[in-house]
Amino acid sequence: MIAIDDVTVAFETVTAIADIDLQIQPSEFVTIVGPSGCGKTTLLRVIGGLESPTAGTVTIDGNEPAVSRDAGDLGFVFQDHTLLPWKTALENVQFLRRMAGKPPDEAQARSLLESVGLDEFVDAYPRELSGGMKQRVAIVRALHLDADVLLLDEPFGALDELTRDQLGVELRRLHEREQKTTLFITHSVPEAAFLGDRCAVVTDAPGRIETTLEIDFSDQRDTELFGSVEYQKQVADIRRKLYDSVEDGR
Ligand SMILES: Nc1ncnc2c1ncn2[C@@H]1O[C@H](COP(=O)(O)OP(=O)(O)OP(=O)(O)O)[C@@H](O)[C@H]1O
Repeated sequence: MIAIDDVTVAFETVTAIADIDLQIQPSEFVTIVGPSGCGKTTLLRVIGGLESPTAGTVTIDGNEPAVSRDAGDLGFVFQDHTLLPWKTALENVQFLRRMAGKPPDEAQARSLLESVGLDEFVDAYPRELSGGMKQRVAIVRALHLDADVLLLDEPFGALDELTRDQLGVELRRLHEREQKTTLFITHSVPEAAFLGDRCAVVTDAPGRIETTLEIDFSDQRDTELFGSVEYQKQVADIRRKLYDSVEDGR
């Protein structure tokens, strides 16, 4: 479980997040949505052990985040894919796992790449891949690390709408199979609604959690869902909370 207790992060001139409380259960997929600059990335960085809280605590299965990170228990996916340009897709996927001191497993790396439709691009270099393909490799790389927790920061932010939708469907399918505890940051309300088991709405800066909404689409997370009334209602609910949070912050 990820336990975030009363966490504040203050930089020299700005308080990025204040008094954040959030518990994320094993295998849960939580989306975090909020206005630009409200501290979403800071929150993810604290959970990932890349930033220390000024006050409060974060633990991951009872450990400090930096301990989990160093043990290879956290998989990161950022907007910028951060693939190594001189390594192929397969080599990139395997490299991180090797760096974390885990035994290589080429068959699993290949199989994961195939499961996101990259069968023909296993030996391609990042420059030969589209933006969506590179993000698929970055997600597969985090999964192959076999981390317990996936931390994704706007991973589809630079992609066109259609690719974004496709990757959302794929990510959710991978989640059903792999059951990783997942935290996904986004500006996009429809994306937050589609992906999450729960959505945390963060207020305008300094970021506080305005509310968390349960999302129950059971196993129907495919493109059919986009047209459904229940999905539209969920999007509207989150959007309303987001507007409330911005107004409350003024
Ligand atoms: N290392 C840092 N030093 C000083 N200020 C910082 C640092 N990192 C973030 N901030 C500030 O903290 C606030 C929150 O930034 P953060 O990047 O976490 O927000 P965000 O919600 O992820 O933004 P966006 O959605 O635009 O990516 C901003 O005012 C930002 O300028």
